[in-house]
Amino acid sequence: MQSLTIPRPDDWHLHLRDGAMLQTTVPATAAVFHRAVVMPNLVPPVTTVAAAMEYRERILAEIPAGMSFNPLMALYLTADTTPAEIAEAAANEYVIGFKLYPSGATTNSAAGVKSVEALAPVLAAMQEHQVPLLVHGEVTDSDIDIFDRERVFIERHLIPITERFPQLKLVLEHITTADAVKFVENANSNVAATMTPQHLLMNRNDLLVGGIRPHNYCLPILKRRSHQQVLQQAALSGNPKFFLGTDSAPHVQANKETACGCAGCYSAPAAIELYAEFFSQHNALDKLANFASVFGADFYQLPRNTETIELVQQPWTVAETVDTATGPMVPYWAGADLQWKLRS
Ligand SMILES: NC(=O)N[C@@H](CC(=O)O)C(=O)O
Ligand SMILES: [Zn+2]
Ligand SMILES: [Zn+2]
Repeated sequence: MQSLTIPRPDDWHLHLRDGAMLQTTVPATAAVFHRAVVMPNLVPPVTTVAAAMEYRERILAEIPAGMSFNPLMALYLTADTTPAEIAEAAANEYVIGFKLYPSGATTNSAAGVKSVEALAPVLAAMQEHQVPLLVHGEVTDSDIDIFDRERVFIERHLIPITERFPQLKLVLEHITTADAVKFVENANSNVAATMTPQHLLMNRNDLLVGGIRPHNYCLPILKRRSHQQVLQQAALSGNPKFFLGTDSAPHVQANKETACGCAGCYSAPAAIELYAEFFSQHNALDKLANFASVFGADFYQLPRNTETIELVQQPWTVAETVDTATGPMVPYWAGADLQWKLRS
């Protein structure tokens, strides 16, 4: 049997949710990843260091015995975030940065930012304290087509931010377009991007052809194939600015399969195997280790993991559903095959 050993990976962007859902999401991610950047889009959002530390304790309580897992918390940036909160976050090793959600852009973003320009004093504090800015990069103007929202956000907001704050560490999360790849490639070394399995493995045909597939619906929405191909080339290039962030985003089946379904793919149960599938499809499994386990740690100036995981070439099928305390969930890639499996 073919096998591949890589350093233990980290997930630099995901959603664990809260309450009983943590009983499902925390073990699934901790089984593979050593660290994970936990998104703060709860209701109410996690806006302070104190709230993040309480949330972190609730996560730690669900780690199965014998597993080591280090959740790194992202705080939710709002119009009320103060430079003092930034300084407190900078001093806390379990806070990774602040997350910018344009108001209304995605799940639980109502409390997000309405004016990016008004953030200037806070961004200046983040640059000064070397606190990273994590970005959901989409405008929300009703006159901007959903497929153009990432590109327009880059033009209107990200290019000016990087020009004004060149020392600010900035991660454009879950990139979906050739425009995002170009922006990150052209920016200085303080700018990086995370990439999800679905945006590497799929394009909008997988969402819309032959019937609408709600479990492939996430934000930013899957784009046309030419964008997918540019993302793939960026991941395959070995450029350290592009690294793993699953954006695993659980929603129960009833909230996905409905007239107005939620955005988000729950990829955690097959996360590393989905990326292995992508790299293996391109005969580039040798590129998985850096993408999954090295580039993110280096960008965040955190130690590289010394433990390893082993993947074996052993076809398996992702479960049709995952039971949770709040109802069944359909994982991303449900019922479909993968060629590589984590040896447990
Ligand atoms: N990606 C998604 O489609 N959904 C995420 C939010 C986000 O990351 O934008 C969620 O929290 O459900
Ligand atoms: Zn997002
Ligand atoms: Zn997300």
